Amino acid sequence: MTEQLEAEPAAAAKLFGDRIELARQFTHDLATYGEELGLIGPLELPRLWTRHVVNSALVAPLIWTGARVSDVGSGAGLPGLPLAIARPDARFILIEPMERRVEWLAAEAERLGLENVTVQRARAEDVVLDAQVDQATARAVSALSKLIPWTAPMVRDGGQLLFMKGERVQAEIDAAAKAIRKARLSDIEVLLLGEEYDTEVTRVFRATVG
Ligand SMILES: C[S@@+](CC[C@H](N)C(=O)[O-])C[C@H]1O[C@@H](n2cnc3c(N)ncnc32)[C@H](O)[C@@H]1O
Repeated sequence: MTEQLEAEPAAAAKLFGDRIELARQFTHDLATYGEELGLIGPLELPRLWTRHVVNSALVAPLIWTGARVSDVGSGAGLPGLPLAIARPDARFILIEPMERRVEWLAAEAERLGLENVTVQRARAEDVVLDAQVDQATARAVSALSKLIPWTAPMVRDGGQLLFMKGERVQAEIDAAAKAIRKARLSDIEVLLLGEEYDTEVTRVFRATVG
């Protein structure tokens, strides 16, 4: 199965630095078990590094020093686990409702020895956290019209929502106008991270809402 796995792109070592071995282990584990556990589709192996692991790690420089971060709808652990690997100074709460995925996330965090990760089984709109977080991330989970009301209450004043979005981001912003008006976004920055892929490098563009 792993023979179809994409070769590690040069960007990976840059993003993960001296944590690259953990990123390699995560990618290997995802390639080995991900399809069987329904975490990734059969077409993802040839682009696992670029579209998933490196793409997730692009958010790492945006995580504040020592931040508490909730990753909503982590699924296979994206972006939460690559972020926890790249940023051992920060703490990550992975929020995911599906039992099988929760089990994978907890087992994989343990296999990787990530002491900065906790996993909570919950839907974002129902989750109860010990305290509000500094930043919340989400990738491929839901439209902004839902994500904003789900996550804004989790984040402290002065905190930030970091959502990874595709090309239709402007249409989503327009459709979320009501949710944006209702959320207390004067106190929270919403940063939208879009993706542009070429053969090897994934770039991020930024837009703010609110
Ligand atoms: C398409 S997957 C994306 C997973 C991962 N973030 C990624 O980028 O590969 C969407 C994930 O969101 C989770 N999800 C769906 N509704 C949710 C909710 N209300 N709160 C939290 N997570 C939710 C699903 O169980 C699933 O794991």
